[in-house]
Amino acid sequence: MSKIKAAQRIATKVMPSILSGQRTLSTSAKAQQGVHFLEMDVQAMGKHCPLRATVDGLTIGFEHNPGTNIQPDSHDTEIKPFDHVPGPKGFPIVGTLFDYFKKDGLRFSKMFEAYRQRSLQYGPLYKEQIGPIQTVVVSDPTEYSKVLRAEGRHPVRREMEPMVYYRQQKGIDLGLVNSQGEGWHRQRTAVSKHMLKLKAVNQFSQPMNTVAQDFVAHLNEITDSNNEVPGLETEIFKWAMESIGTFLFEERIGCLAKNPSGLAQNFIYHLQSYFRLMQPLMYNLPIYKIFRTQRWAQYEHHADQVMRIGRIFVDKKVQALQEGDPSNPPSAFLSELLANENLSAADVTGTAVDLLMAAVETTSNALLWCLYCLAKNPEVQERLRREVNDVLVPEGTITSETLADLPYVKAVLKETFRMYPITYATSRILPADLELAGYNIPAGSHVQANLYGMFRDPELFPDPHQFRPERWLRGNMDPKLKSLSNLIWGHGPRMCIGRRFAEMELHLLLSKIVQTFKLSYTHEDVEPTLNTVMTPDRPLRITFTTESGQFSC
Ligand code: HEM
Repeated sequence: MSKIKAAQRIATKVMPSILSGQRTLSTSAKAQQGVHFLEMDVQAMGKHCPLRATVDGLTIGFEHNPGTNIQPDSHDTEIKPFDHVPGPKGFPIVGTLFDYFKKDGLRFSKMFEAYRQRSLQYGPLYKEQIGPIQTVVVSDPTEYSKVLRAEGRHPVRREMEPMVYYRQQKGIDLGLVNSQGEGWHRQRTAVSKHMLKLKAVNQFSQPMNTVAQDFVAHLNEITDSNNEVPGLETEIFKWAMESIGTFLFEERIGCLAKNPSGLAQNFIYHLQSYFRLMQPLMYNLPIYKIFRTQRWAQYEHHADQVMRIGRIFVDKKVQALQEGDPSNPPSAFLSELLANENLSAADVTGTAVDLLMAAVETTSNALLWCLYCLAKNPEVQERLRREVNDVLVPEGTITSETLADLPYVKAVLKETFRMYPITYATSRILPADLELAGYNIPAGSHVQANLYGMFRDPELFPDPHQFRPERWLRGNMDPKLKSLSNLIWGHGPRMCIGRRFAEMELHLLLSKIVQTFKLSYTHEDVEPTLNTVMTPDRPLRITFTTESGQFSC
């Protein structure tokens, strides 16, 4: 039996009976005719269906939705019902899941491209049910801005279901990324004043500069005879880990040392595998909740290791703080969280491990894409180098004040995110009914901004496939597009809490790298793929050469 047929059989025959506890249905012939044969059983499953999730009192996830192709009529001012939102037709329960398994069809690893293609076909607002996820995808910035205005005090983002299920099984706090409502607000308030204020992040500019400087020296040491860096991705992961360590623990983790800490290397290895496996688990039917699938077993193994090692880092520091160990200097961030009476010790550990996990994968992939774009665009690189050299003496410290004089550095990062938005869609679950593009979208709907689609839309960004940081310079930029570019960090009270930190470390390292190396790329083009965040689909073989062939850092 082919993989698709086997999956269809599970979905149409086995799953309903497992999920509803009812008899197995013999329905495959009807399924192929697209008859909505499971309607009765679906309704009977009601809110007990394990494929549905309830978040902050709103039910999200599976909904029986036949799909329609009706296009919105711009002359019709009446708000049309949700059923009329255009979108691909799917089967009951599985929706359009099989479209993602067809030969030459859409792929989970290319969801950003699937969203782009669907929006070209169905317009600026469409809906789709992919396995357990029903989503409304918006590709018009003005329409998505309505979602921003409606998100309320406790915005709800769809949980990362495998992550939540794992933590629930193990009795671990959900952490900042996945908690909701008051619990989320409590953790968020405690952390945000340390992370979102420029002044707070600026205090770490000196140690972050030192890490960047060390990383540049490290790169120089490990370039091979072709001036390429074998395993560049892992080396950049080390930098990201070392950098967040200076903030969370105010000490060096040792990733860039001659003999790097085995613990840190293991953390990196397990974290990479953890994110790679999460992508297919998020979109497939959560069969892992019923059978312990092989993929789930692997994911669980890596998650166990990430949590174990993450906790070792955090607990070591917490213990040193509690014991007043003079050889282990205190971390202001952790000390203050521990002193916060609204947070339990488990909250503090959960949050610190979350930050560690969120920081490494995101910033390292952002940097990889940035280096790739620069290596492919020598004129941009040269302009960037000129700007940095005019402002910064080699080994100079970059602070937020220095960065005010480096607009092109910022523009390069923005343009990288436009070309390769590592978070290709940002989302909310609606707290109340909302009109979008002339349709009524009911409370509880999962609405996503199709960032990749919008960033590659020639009407918004002329020559969208060209890397042109100039678009983002003052005077050239449409203010509406500026706010669109900010969506890479999410929005409102729940936007990325690491934004200030990430921008600072990326601007800083980018500046140091172009001051030291000329980057070039002579191999075949790299394509984006999803390992939860957008990553290059093959090892990046960038050439790093120094001006004189001599390293002078
Ligand atoms: C290139 C770097 C990064 C990008 C593009 C990025 C992007 C995002 C996005 C889009 C969200 C969802 C926001 C929303 O729903 O409105 C998010 C949430 C989050 N990010 Fe980042 N992020 C980055 C780096 C970091 C770093 C360095 C940290 C930690 C130091 C971090 C920690 C978090 C946390 C904890 C959340 C959950 C916040 C909450 O739900 O309250 N991120 N990030």
